[in-house]
Amino acid sequence: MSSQTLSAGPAAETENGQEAVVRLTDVRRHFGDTPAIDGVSLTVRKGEILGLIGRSGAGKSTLIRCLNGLERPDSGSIEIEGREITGLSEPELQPLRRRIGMIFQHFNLLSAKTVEENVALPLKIEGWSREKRLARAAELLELVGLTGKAKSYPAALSGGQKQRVGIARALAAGPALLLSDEATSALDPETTASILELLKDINARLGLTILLITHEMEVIRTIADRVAVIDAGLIVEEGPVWSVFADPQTATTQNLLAGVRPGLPQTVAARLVRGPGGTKAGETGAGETILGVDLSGPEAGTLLSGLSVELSGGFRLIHGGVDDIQGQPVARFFIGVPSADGAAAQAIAYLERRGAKVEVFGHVAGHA
Ligand SMILES: Nc1ncnc2c1ncn2[C@@H]1O[C@H](COP(=O)(O)OP(=O)(O)OP(=O)(O)O)[C@@H](O)[C@H]1O
Repeated sequence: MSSQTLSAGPAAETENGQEAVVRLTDVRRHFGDTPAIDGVSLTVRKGEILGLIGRSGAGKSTLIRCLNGLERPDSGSIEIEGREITGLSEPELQPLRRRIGMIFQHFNLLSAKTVEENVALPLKIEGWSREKRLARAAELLELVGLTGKAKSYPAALSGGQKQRVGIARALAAGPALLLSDEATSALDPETTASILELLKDINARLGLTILLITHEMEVIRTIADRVAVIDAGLIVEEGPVWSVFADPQTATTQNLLAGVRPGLPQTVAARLVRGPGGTKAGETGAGETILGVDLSGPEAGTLLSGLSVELSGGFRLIHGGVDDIQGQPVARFFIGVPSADGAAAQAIAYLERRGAKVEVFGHVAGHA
């Protein structure tokens, strides 16, 4: 399939040299006292995968509904490919809505129609001939790896296959944006990985812009270029995925990351005593000071080996290591350093010299 057939259509607006497919500026939508969206500004740049993550009730669905014109914001501006949509009438909204292809958690396929008819449906609405529609559907089914399933009905497909049909259908009319609304939330981990791989592949091959709504950081980590974190109707943090993973700035982001970032093991945390330890008479040599260490960038890969050279008395790696996020080494680990003889202070000084962020959790008696 040529990228031409799935091109983004009219040129997106350019501002500061950056092309925006979607731009929200200070968008608000309150329901009575509930500020579902409370002043959101967000840009989806052409060709990127932007992940929008938030807990249940954070405002994701309201934001999607504002984007596709199903909900009108109380105030603020929403531009799609440079066109303001907030004041448009329903008939005026229709063609703009078709610039956004959507995939859903429960696929939303028509069970009485075959796979190819489902995929071709948006083209029927556009007035394409049956012959052209089916040719296009065949092309899209090949793109999503479902050649041979054209005549099947959705009931005969697995969840992953259904979502592939959903993706093909969403791409049929050559949208400017693919909006993925929890599209992998109903799938098992293996199928999730294959669907995310497909989306990443389509993004890379066709330059398709994707806005990915999820509550799972693992999904963001796997395919997004940038991430925006929404909480109580506000974007509380935004940035490249590796940088947000390496140094989350808000408690909301830290909580969302808890499952996918190394943390201090409970067994160690339960035995912690405040302070570095080994400072009182009789305590010397009796325990370990527990440090948490964060560093991202090229230096991260050699931090542990450097520390073992620096500390003649050695140290113990309790948990964590170096991860690769978007090609960036991101180190996060927890170590136990002998509390005696100033070793902890020496370790902290060395790690900070290398640019790492060091947190002293406390000390434990004996080995953690
Ligand atoms: N039509 C409505 N009337 C009243 N309150 C609403 C309405 N729609 C949403 N809300 C409220 O606005 C807030 C944001 O809801 P929203 O559905 O946008 O969150 P969400 O992030 O999509 O959550 P979830 O992941 O559970 O779908 C919630 O407090 C919700 O109860």
